[in-house]
Amino acid sequence: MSQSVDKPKIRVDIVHLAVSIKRKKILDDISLSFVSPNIYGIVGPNGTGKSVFLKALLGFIRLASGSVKINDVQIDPRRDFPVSVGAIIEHPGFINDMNGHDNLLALGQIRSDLTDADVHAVMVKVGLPDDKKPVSDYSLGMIQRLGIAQAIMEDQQLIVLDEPTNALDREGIAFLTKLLKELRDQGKLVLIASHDLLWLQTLADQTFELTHGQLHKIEDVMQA
Ligand SMILES: Nc1ncnc2c1ncn2[C@@H]1O[C@H](COP(=O)(O)OP(=O)(O)OP(=O)(O)O)[C@@H](O)[C@H]1O
Repeated sequence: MSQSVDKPKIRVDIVHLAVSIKRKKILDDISLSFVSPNIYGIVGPNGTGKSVFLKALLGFIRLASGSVKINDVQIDPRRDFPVSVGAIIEHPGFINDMNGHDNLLALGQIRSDLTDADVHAVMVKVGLPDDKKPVSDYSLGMIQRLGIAQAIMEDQQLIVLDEPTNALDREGIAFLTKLLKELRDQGKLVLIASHDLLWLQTLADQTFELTHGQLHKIEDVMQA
């Protein structure tokens, strides 16, 4: 576990979480806590429920039973999150006719007073040209980078990423790995679902495998 900050500032407490979709049990009695500053990885084959788990944590899916608290506040989709959250769940959605900069600015001004200079800085940070090109002309990897920019541009404290390496090339994955470690070292809590255990083991402080509706700790053989 990372030791850079003594006291956790962000925590997610999951107690007896269960989710069923169309009568099929997807998550079954999961209890665990995630605390900052750490990166947690969730790995598992296609269709095991990684995305459902992340959505349940953020209140996007109705729980069959159990609870999720972020910093001791029960998640409620009708209320603001108790901490700022940056998330990529499924495909990042942007307005196709607008360029990347204007998309981020529009989203950033919903919750905060993000400036052009802030947006420029985050575009540079994620390796995107800050130009007039509309998002409709972006490659999939560029859209993924723009999604990552959106998830970090407001200094979000809890970062939740579903398959963030999708469509990224080798250089993009290396950049993302470095970025996520930096965010962790700044004291943030990062949760990542990925099918790529080898990649998760290069950056996660703790990795879990989701099988049969439950999360099992994978002991990090690289640190053993
Ligand atoms: N809206 C939905 N309607 C019906 N079934 C759903 C829905 N969302 C998820 N499921 C089902 O829940 C299960 C878990 O899906 P989920 O997307 O969480 O898997 P995953 O582990 O993220 O998979 P992948 O690696 O392919 O993204 C799957 O069987 C899926 O078909």
